[in-house]
Amino acid sequence: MHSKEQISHDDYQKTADWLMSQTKHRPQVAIICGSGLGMLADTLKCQDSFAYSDIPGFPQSTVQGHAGRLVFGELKGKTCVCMQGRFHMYEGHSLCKTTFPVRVFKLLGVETLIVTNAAGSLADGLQPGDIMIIKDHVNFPGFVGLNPLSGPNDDKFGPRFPAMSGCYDKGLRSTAMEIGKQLGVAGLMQEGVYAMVGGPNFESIAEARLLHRLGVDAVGMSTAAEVVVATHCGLRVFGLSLITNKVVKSYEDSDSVNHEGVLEVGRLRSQTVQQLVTELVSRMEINNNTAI
Ligand SMILES: O=P(O)(O)O[C@H]1O[C@H](CO)[C@@H](O)[C@H]1O
Ligand code: HPA
Repeated sequence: MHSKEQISHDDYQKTADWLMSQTKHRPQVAIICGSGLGMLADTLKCQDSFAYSDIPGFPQSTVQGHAGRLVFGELKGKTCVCMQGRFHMYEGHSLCKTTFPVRVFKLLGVETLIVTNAAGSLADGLQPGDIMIIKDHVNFPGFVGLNPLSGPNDDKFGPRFPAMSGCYDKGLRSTAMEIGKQLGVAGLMQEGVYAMVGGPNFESIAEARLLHRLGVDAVGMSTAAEVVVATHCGLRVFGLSLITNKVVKSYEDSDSVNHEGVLEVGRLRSQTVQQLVTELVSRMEINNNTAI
């Protein structure tokens, strides 16, 4: 299923055209809300919102904590589009379906993608409630050929062999750390490496130890595929992980992770994440690129 499904340029364009016929907003920034972080969309003013089920070509969200709504609106003078709910491989979507909205955003004229997620920490210095600014990722599904860019390349979006070095914008990363200081939450923030795994099960102890040894700081079941597609089509990317749990790495540890706990940490930190993202958007420079 993963390698065979193809989505044509026309399919992305039809969805983008439909959205442009339904809203006057022309977004410059897109935000993908992670598990329990859907409230990021609530900060948008003058909202137009669409249930995924009403948008032609859009996949459907099936995960608790992912409302399944696309929200357009204004945030600090920038026009934004916010995904309240993302798509994951483990829901049964092909990777090109999970990343479908990213190319639609490109066609809408978006220049910058902000990805957020809930993640478990491997790094000893990252505690639940901390915010990890993503400096790089390990795309584990890609190692075995599960890549949203598999199949014929669509040259209108980007090159056959895109570079992934520097895919998390350095300037936005340092601005976010600055903002953290000004908000008084610098102690909660650090940069780190995110790894995407397929899920839906959480990691075994041996898997957790392996990830830790490989230099992974936090692990989740999303994001890297979206960032690969965004980087391929030239979007500037900023990513953050809200650390919702520590991944169990010891056979002596009786802790166990569950999705409700993940959502709960999202609720507890919602205001801080909201303030950080709002201030980052406010400081962003926009080039007004035209849509391809
Ligand atoms: O990556 P997001 O969508 O934030 O969600 C994370 O939280 C869920 C597990 O609790 C998984 O879907 C994992 O990927
Ligand atoms: N592992 C994988 N995905 C996750 C985790 C985790 O510990 N926490 C939130 N998403």
